Amino acid sequence: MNKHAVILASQSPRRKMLLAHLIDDFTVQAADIDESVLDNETPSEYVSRLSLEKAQHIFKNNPDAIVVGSDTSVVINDCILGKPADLQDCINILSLLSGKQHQVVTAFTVMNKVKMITKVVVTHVLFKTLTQDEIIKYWHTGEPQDKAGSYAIQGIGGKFVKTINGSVSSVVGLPLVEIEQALKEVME
Ligand SMILES: Cc1cn([C@H]2C[C@H](O)[C@@H](COP(=O)(O)OP(=O)(O)OP(=O)(O)O)O2)c(=O)[nH]c1=O
Repeated sequence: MNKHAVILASQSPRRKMLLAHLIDDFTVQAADIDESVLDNETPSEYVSRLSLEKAQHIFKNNPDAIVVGSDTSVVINDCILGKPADLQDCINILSLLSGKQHQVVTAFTVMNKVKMITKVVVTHVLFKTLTQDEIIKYWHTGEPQDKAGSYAIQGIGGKFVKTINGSVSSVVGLPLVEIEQALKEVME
């Protein structure tokens, strides 16, 4: 599919694994950018901006490449939940998600020197009710540490999920249907 060099602007092993479902040949470069939320920024605006900044950060040194940047946040009551800093943060985050529906909001940017496409994909996830003991035990598996919202649907965290409405690949880090379409458009 790709006759142009494709670079994934990410340090995430999940995004690398997902993009490999679409493209045989690509390289990875982590885009180290400031991920602070701006005043009055909505969750969709936030993840869109970060996906664009990650892509642009890598594109500026690779102007002949197609660059893919992405960002994922877990959102409840319009509150953006990032990765947990420590056990207490994980308890706070998973207690908020317990027994409720939240959104996983992923944005991606696919760009080359002629086109730039940014899209947001929202997936609704309903959690069962969690006990504090369950949350602490989960923390000690090591899984929540580098995950937005302190869980991984593709791992042990899958046992907390009652229903999901949307894109599973988007929750894990890259919405594959939409990315495939965007790559086609950029490669046209
Ligand atoms: C909710 C959820 C998140 N995640 C992951 C996806 C992302 O890798 C991570 C969200 O953090 P991000 O900050 O979006 O991405 P990242 O730091 O891992 O990588 P980079 O910024 O370099 O692209 O959480 C899961 O793997 N499973 C899940 O169920």
